[in-house]
Amino acid sequence: LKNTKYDFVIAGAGTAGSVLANRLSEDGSYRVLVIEAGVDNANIQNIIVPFIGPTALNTIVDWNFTSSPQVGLFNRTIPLERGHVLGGSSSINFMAWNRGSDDLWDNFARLSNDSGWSWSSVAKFDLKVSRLTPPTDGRNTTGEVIPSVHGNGPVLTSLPGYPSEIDPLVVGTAKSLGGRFKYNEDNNAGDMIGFGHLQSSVGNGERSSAATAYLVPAINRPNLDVVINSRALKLYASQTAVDGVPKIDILEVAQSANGPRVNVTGTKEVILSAGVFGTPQILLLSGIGPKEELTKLNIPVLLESPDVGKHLTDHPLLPGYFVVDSHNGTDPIQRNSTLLAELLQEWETSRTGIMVNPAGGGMVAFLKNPPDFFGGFDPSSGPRSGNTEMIFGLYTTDYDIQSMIQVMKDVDNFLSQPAWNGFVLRPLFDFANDDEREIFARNNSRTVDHCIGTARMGPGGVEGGVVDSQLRVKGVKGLRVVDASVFPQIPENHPQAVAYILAERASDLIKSSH
Ligand SMILES: Cc1cc2nc3c(=O)[nH]c(=O)nc-3n(C[C@H](O)[C@H](O)[C@H](O)COP(=O)(O)OP(=O)(O)OC[C@H]3O[C@@H](n4cnc5c(N)ncnc54)[C@H](O)[C@@H]3O)c2cc1C
Repeated sequence: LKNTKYDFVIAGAGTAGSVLANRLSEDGSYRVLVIEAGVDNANIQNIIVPFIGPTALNTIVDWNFTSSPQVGLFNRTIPLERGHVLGGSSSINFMAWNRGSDDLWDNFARLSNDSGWSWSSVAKFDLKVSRLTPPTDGRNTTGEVIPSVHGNGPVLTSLPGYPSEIDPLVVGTAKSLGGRFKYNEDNNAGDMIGFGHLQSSVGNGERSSAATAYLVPAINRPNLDVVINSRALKLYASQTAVDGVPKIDILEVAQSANGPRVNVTGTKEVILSAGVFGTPQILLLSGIGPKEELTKLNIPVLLESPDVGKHLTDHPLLPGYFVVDSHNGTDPIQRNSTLLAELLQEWETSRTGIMVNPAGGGMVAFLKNPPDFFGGFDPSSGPRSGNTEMIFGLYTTDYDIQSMIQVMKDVDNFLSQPAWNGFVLRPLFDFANDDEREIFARNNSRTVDHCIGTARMGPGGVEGGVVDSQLRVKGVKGLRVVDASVFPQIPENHPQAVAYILAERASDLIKSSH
């Protein structure tokens, strides 16, 4: 390290941390240090090539966590991936791109009691984040996306560059069914509901991440230092508290468990962007958290903040399986290394072919439960609890398990429409009733790695959330959290764009307060 004193010290060069690193260093007036636990993102093939992205999981670029046993999943544990690399989870995720509905942001505003989070206020930050680029096959995409609603930011997004044979079947079925299953020309235009073409953080056939879009372009600035393979461990206040309020300005950093500790100072602010597991861990190690849990761990309490590490929430993921009459699926690629090598060669030479697509497919749907669903139960009345043991509470409310059963029936209904005759031959599993569906869901679900909420924002004192609506940690000075852990509610969509937009607004908030 050249220096140990900076204006801003950021823990975590992930999705949000990379945005901050760029924006806070862009006009040259602040000195910025970023501490990243993971490795360099450069030249890692399965990060760059969209189709083989999933093969990066469980390697050095993934924290490779495992959850605690989940009661609603018959006490199974589930894998939890998180990026351990520059760009964080944006470097290893499945690249689906949704900025969230207007309602999502208006809800953030309502829950934080701050109209600055409403869609009309954050729309300008959305435009600063991403830019729609043409798919690599150069086709005419009229009717598949609405270019005029997209912005001019550094993250490149695109429709799949290698359309699949089922895309027209999905579109045709959605158009003929309508209603809950309607076709949505662009789910990044404010209303997410319906079936549409998937947009991904892919440009020119390569993954576009927070590292490639925000961090690498800024890395040569003389006022920005980025340190990799180094963990942020603990926060301190260098001076005694003024009026009982500690001012956090020191971050303790180490490169190995027993190696030397280095203290770095953020004279203006220390910002935690270590993600939904890293951020609460640093807070707890620093004595900021629920009193009884800190006491149990023999950690002296610096600040009692009951919500730290709580409210861990994620989306459940349940694969559905069907027998189809087609030879164009992706299974042969997974089984045949010669074919994979040929396709990778095509990608190397021309950035075309199926390797330009994320492995997840080309279409996406967001459905509302039907009006008569489950007696119209109010989802907000169910508990959404989590805690420091990585418990999500998946399927611990009737509402949640009934929703998954409804989705399973919706999929069956969709695929039994005439467009699929002769293509879908039968479901792989036949369920006689909802009890069998429920058992299947509990046995086979995991989460989608969309976790949020462990340092959530909210109004009022520390009982109303860990951070205020400006993302400042309540009860101390000099400390903010900027990452997905502050989301007050789980977005209804894939959340990476929400994290980017949040970080763009946070950069403005931080600059305007110094
Ligand atoms: C496998 C996977 C698939 C996903 N698919 C999608 C998708 O298709 N679409 C979508 O929108 N979202 C997806 N997501 C979710 C999305 O990527 C995340 O919600 C988002 O990137 C979170 O951003 P963040 O800034 O909160 O955290 P991260 O991007 O995870 O950044 C946290 C950073 O902090 C670092 N860190 C942690 N602890 C420390 C420490 N103590 N010291 C220093 N550094 C530390 C980490 O190494 C990491 O770089 C997926 C996530 C995963 C893991």
